[in-house]
Amino acid sequence: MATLAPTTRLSNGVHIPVIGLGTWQAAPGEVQRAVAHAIDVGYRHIDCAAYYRNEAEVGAAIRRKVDDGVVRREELFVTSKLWGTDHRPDRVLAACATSLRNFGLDYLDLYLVHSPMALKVGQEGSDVEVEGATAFDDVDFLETWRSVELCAERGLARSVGVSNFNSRQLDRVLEDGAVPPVVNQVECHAHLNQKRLTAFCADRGVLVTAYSPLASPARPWAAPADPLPLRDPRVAAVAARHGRTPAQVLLRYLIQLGTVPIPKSVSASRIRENFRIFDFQLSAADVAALDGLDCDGRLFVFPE
Ligand SMILES: NC(=O)C1=CN([C@@H]2O[C@H](COP(=O)(O)OP(=O)(O)OC[C@H]3O[C@@H](n4cnc5c(N)ncnc54)[C@H](OP(=O)(O)O)[C@@H]3O)[C@@H](O)[C@H]2O)C=CC1
Ligand SMILES: O=C1CO[C@H](CO)[C@@H](O)[C@@H]1O
Repeated sequence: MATLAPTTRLSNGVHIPVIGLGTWQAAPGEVQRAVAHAIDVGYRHIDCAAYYRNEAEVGAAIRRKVDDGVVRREELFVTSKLWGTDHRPDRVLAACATSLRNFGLDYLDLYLVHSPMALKVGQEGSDVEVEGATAFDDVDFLETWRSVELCAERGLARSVGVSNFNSRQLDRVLEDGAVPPVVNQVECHAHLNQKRLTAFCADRGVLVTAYSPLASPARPWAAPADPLPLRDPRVAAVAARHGRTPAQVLLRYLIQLGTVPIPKSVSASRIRENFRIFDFQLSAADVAALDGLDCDGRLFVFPE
């Protein structure tokens, strides 16, 4: 039996494992094996999105593990996200149902609004670009949120939340919505540790899940701030003190800050490495040293 990760309680009483497997850029042909391996290692939380175009393969891995008796569906925590082209009230329920069909699952554990901004719909439902930039659409996320609430009310998703929302946007949903978001998934790593937003969210019962927790070394654009945390000598020093790898230290740091990291990997050894972070603890001095890396180093910029 694999050792499992601890869980933390969301404001609606549902428990979420404090580490998840990311699946963005996990290509068809490799993501199924990665998810299956992660479940064997002990991951019970998988972060997905319609936008990643691999829900069917992720679902195939999950269903296989359930059919083989390795895990029960109710022990898993599967997240997906509403993409911007479906970010309008009349498309949400259908988009959520499509994700469920892709996975071959009856319900999601968490359905997130991927971003506060809606996108214009092009041919075949894709995003459109205007002069090389993504074309945003003028839909108020509060309107979309009402339909996201229906996903929860109708049992398509056990919990609902948001992603890439700033504090003002989050407060609007909390003040206006009937069902409060339980999670805000945002970029969060040693270069952008999001302490202020995490405290703001915690005050309101919203858990931060930390995307790009290793600062997304394979993202399709250049790093604005180098060295990457994974190659930073200050991280290496903490790692050496604990006999750990830089990735383990960076993930452990985010957990000790009260966030839930969702590192992506399709490598069997790195999937295992990233999960082995529950048998050591960073000291206050280690955390202070890692706090020193914060440089407002945002990688995903949303000027809109
Ligand atoms: N809500 C949102 O808007 C967003 C959500 N996300 C979510 O967050 C997840 C994680 O973020 P992501 O941007 O993928 O970046 P991560 O910070 O998780 O980095 C992933 C990259 O690091 C490599 N890697 C993984 N583990 C290690 C390790 N131990 N040592 C060295 N390299 C390692 C991976 O390569 P390899 O696979 O070869 O191991 C991959 O290239 C996404 O997959 C997605 O699920 C991400 C961006 C935006
Ligand atoms: O989840 C995501 C993965 O990366 C994309 C950038 O190409 C983001 O837009 C998106 O939010």
